[in-house]
Amino acid sequence: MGMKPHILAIPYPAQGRTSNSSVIVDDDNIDLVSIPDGLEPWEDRNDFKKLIEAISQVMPGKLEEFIKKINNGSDEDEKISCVIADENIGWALDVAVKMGITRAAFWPAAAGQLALAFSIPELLEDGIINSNGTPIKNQMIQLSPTMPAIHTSKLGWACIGDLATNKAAFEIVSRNNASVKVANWLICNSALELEPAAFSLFRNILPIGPLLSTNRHGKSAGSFWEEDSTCLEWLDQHPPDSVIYVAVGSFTVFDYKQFQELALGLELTNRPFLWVVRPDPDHDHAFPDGFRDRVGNRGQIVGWAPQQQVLSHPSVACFFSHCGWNSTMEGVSNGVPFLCWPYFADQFLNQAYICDVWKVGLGFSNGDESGIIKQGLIKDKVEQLLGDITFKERALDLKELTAKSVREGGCSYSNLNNFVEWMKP
Ligand SMILES: O=c1ccn([C@@H]2O[C@H](COP(=O)(O)OP(=O)(O)O[C@H]3O[C@H](CO)[C@@H](O)[C@H](O)[C@H]3O)[C@@H](O)[C@H]2O)c(=O)[nH]1
Repeated sequence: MGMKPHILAIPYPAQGRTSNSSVIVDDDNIDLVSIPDGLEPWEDRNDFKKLIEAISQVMPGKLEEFIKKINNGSDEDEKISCVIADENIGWALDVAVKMGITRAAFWPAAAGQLALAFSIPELLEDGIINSNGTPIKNQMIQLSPTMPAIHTSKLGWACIGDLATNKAAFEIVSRNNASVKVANWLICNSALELEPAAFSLFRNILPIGPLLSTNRHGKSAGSFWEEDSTCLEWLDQHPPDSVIYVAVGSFTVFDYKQFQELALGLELTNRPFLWVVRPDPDHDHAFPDGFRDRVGNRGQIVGWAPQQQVLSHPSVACFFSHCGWNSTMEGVSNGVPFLCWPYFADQFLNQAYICDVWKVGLGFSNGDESGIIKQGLIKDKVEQLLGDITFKERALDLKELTAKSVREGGCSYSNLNNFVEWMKP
């Protein structure tokens, strides 16, 4: 009998990434261990520069120690035989090489986003960005005619925070470009049907997605926050295609004024809404005066929703989303049209896929002179999206296309199976 592989899967230490990490193996066979990310528990993990620097300084050494501890002295079949690491932590692949372990990189976002990262040498050569990754040309760019066009200011690493944060992000992206070359496999949580142009530009990126909990062999590995499932019963009380689901992921931070406008905008729509408002000790989420009383049972507010169950619920009409890639894949897989509210990094490209390429959603332009998107505009966009049946029709077509890819005979299905076969020693 062949030996069982012992795989070490290392997600990026953030919510969106951990949600994919237990998909490939049976949960009974998973041990969850943690490696320090270099920050103390009370330090601010929303300080991106600090987080990414701490991670790349502290985690490689800790990972090496951890692997040594397991591999020295274990029985042969206990030894780690393969490392799967998030592409964003390319150093983990370097550690695997150093220790003679086979390795795969997992890209949790759009292949188009990775294609942009892989195009850094050309972007530098064409004088579109400088050596800090800062855009020096003010223009739209498009890697190929069927890929989404994005503005240079919205290149993933160039819209994370202040200049120093963006520079730190750019350095890491560039370093990852080098590290990923040592990966034996580069798998991506997307489908060929969703991004044919990106996958044909970089054929080493293999789509295995969308990875969803409904396709999982076991149960979810869990999230950082506790899910409030009472909202499913609340959804049951509403007619099909009636509820606006609002969730902006694990990083988005709203400014006070924008939060208030969003609340008033939802109130103005006169439609039922389910709104995820994460409890955040650092930011004040004051609702407008009298808001909770006025909306009453029409507005359900939860700290963290079972999002995939929510999106598959028939009463959900549209998804007001920050366009994180997992949310994007979950909305697409459930045939739900989007209202796009991107916040940073790859979310602008994801919005461009949703609005311009797949045409299953609408975005907002930049808001008023202070950048605030007003309540009236929020209401108008909801009406525009839900008033035009073609958004829903295209969303349902896209759902079917993606579902085919993860079914037997589909492209993602066979890539995933080949990958699993490869991991077996
Ligand atoms: O109430 C909620 C809200 C969200 N989720 C889940 O949380 C995940 C959120 O993931 P995602 O939509 O990707 O957002 P982020 O957590 O913000 O993701 C980070 O990682 C993504 C993948 O790399 C990037 O695309 C994003 O820009 C980045 O912010 C999804 O699986 C959701 O189902 C819940 O379960 N309940």
